Amino acid sequence: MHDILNRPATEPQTGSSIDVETLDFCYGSSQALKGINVEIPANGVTAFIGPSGCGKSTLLRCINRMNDEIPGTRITRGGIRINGVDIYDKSVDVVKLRRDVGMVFQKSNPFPRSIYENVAYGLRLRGESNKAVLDQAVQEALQASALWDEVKDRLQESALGLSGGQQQRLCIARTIAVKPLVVLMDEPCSALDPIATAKVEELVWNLKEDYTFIIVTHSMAQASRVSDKTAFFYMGELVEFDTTSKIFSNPTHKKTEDYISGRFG
Ligand SMILES: Nc1ncnc2c1ncn2[C@@H]1O[C@H](COP(=O)(O)OP(=O)(O)OP(=O)(O)O)[C@@H](O)[C@H]1O
Repeated sequence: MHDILNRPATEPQTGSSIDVETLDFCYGSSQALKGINVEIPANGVTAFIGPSGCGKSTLLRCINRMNDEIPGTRITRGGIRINGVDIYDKSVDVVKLRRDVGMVFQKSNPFPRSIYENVAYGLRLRGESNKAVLDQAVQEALQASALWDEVKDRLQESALGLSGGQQQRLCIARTIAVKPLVVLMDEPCSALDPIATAKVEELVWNLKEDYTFIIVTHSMAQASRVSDKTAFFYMGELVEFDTTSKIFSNPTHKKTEDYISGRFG
């Protein structure tokens, strides 16, 4: 079992707190994040909101080091700790980190394989080949993702035959099958209709006892429905971070108020 993030020995696993400390991040010479300081608590949902280009996705991708894949990017100051572990320390195995910090993308991206194999994928990659173990893990992940009843009789059919909303829930099942501690979601519902969106939001809500979720969203309604905490970003800076109820009812900063009331962005 992977333990780079001080994974608790108990079952069920619980999520992890994330400390972003005075983080500056650049794409080449262009600075996209400026002095970000935020402590994201374990086991709950935090929403990242803000106008296009303010740095939400960049920060999200820093949390599982996805930005490492983009040439010319670098952190010029500060860092990120998950459960107290500096995730940019050179001893950290990035592949293992991304297992503990899973990601769900804007556009669902199931592999062109069966529903079963999509969910079993990460476990197989980890070397699991026992059919009973895989069967159980696949069932549990699909149940947790509220998809089991819809697919239990067609597990061997192609995942590409599912609807868009089902595919997105399948991607969530694939992510949680390997029992990550943190789940990063980058506008996971932007391609979904309201019913599929409600299902994804409900499953996030139901899973938040076990995982730490961060969701980037352009929907103020979604942020207020699904998150416990909200971070508002503007031009690469974190303007305000607070409980979602406070941000949406009585924000401290005028910029936050202007944004949530639709005056810009
Ligand atoms: N791969 C990249 N190379 C260079 N600059 C980038 C890259 N990705 C993002 N940027 C720049 O970094 C800044 C922050 O972008 P980011 O995608 O993090 O914003 P965002 O708040 O997630 O925006 P959106 O809501 O439109 O997705 C922007 O100025 C953007 O142009």
